[in-house]
Amino acid sequence: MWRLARALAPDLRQKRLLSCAIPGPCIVHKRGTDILHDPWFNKDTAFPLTERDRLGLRGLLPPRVISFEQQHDRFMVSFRSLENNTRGERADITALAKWRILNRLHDRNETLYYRVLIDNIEDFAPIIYTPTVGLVCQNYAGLFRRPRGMYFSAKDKGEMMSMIYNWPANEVDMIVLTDGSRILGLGDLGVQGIGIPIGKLDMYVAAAGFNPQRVLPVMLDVGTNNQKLLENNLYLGLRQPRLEGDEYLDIVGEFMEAVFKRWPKTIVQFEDFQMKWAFETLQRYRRKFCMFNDDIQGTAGVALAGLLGAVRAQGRPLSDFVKQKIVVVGAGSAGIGVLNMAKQAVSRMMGNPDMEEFAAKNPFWLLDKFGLVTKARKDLDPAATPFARGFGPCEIEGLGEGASLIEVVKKVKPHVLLGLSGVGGIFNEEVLRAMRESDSPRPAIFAMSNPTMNAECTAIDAFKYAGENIIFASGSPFENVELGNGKVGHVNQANNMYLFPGIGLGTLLSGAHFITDGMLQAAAERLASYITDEEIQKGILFPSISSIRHITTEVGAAVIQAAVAEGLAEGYHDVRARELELMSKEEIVNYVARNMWYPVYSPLVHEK
Ligand SMILES: NC(=O)C1=CN([C@@H]2O[C@H](COP(=O)(O)OP(=O)(O)OC[C@H]3O[C@@H](n4cnc5c(N)ncnc54)[C@H](O)[C@@H]3O)[C@@H](O)[C@H]2O)C=CC1
Ligand SMILES: CC(=O)C(=O)O
Ligand SMILES: [Mg+2]
Repeated sequence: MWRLARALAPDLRQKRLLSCAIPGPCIVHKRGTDILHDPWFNKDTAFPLTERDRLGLRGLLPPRVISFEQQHDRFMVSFRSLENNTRGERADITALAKWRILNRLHDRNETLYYRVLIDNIEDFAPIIYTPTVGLVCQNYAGLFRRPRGMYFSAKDKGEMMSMIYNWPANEVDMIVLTDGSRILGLGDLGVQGIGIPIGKLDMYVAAAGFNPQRVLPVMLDVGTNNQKLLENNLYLGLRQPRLEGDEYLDIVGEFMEAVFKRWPKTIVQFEDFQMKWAFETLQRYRRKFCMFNDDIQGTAGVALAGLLGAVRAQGRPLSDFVKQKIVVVGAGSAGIGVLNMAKQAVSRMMGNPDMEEFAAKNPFWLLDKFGLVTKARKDLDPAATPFARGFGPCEIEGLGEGASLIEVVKKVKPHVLLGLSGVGGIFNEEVLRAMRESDSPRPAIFAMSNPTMNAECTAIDAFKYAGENIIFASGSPFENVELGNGKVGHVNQANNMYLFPGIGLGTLLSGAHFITDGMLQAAAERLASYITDEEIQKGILFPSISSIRHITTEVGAAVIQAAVAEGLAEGYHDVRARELELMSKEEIVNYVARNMWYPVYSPLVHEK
């Protein structure tokens, strides 16, 4: 599969030339400085002289015309010089300075912004996405210069249907929505969480080729329980405690109705909602609207791909997945989401056993802030119940309710230790050393919490204490680890960014009105099969982020195929469902690639 995938990969430069060769004209209803101040149309010094004449720009720009490539290179030179000049500064100061320079470009010239993002995604993903986006959210009040996206607040109740028409675009393909209640592992950041939908949508544009004019970041501001923010005079959100219960759900419901009224074909990604609302809204809306929850469903697919890779890394067949002992630390939306999907995979491999049969072999141990989750737990969360220990005969003596992480690791000797707790450093030296006694010849350690300071352990500590033969993955990027003698400990980034862009793109291009488990499973399986056995042996579970556009093409194609197989595909624009049904796998991949937006300057044609 992967070989085919690679063979189809268009060379980036060639693709750039192809895209440049045939840019369609773009109608503009503005002239003169209005164009220069519109980041969508602005080309800065790249406006050709004829276009300057046509659009009333003559004299408003320095006379020399600079090419797109020169602009790109000039930006990168100034970015690199900033990197050099801030060397030795505190990491957060440097990171914010880099974010500012990118954000200024985003405000001024979107085409150039997305071009530098796509061409340098390895350098820029850690700035527009995790970890720096976390810092940006924390400092949002001070960093705010101009709005991006839309804000709906509890005070807008009853007004949302009309407010939605304030957005200037007639069509919106993708919306990322947050209520700011659990931003990465940083907790409740209220309205400041808007940075997350913006960052996720930048990934949609860069990785999946969504047209940036047709995406919409949204903040649903229902208040905050973050006392520091409530006391901050510069805080830009509602200064009230979070709405709860029906009051809260009414706001979300009104927003969803308004959005789908105006844009019936849009897709809404729920992002960074606290657990209770993440599950509740997913259950409420997944069969009513085209939506998914990235933290529950996107993360699950990425983790499953990693878990299957960890089986292959041991030289075992995938069917041995049912024999893996997996300890998950964190019983929140992400941890439970991962377990639900892993359980579905195990159940399929076991021939869909009933609950009792499954409990007899239950390969999962789940911990939360109170320790091991068992059936003896008072007020056991229904979402955690299927994974609570104590239901079957495969229990381990001495491991009872609330057992600590170190006790669990020492007694279970897990094949995989997976963290989605949001607690930095919880995989401490003792825990990591205990993983040396794992029953796996290549134990897997996934420290998936974000941002970097919330990772359950660092890459260096993982290889140092748990041994050089481990497989390591983290949610935020770490450098590969030098192990001496020329050996390298490979660091994987296990982040839902490998899936959500493809889930969104595949759904859009299939025309499906719902996102089913089958579509999500197909996305995860395509990601899992992307990596070769050779790479897996080197500890590589996920491809480099530099190939994310290609991975997304594959994932998107898998989602379309699943939608077609389930009879949900209704087609997109002039491609009808019947045509999709008749396409081969390769044709679907090409169809996806053809529909990805790529930033080039289009000739602008003025119309009154
Ligand atoms: N790598 C990725 O793609 C993703 C990473 N995440 C990260 O996962 C983390 C958790 O996200 P959610 O599940 O949505 O949060 P959540 O708040 O819903 O859940 C956190 C869970 O961790 C548990 N926990 C807290 N302290 C603990 C401790 N000392 N020991 C064991 N468990 C503890 C809590 O009891 C809770 O069950 C965040 O840091 C987030 O950034 C989330 C989604 C995707
Ligand atoms: C990656 C992501 O979605 C999170 O950390 O919440
Ligand atoms: Mg998230």
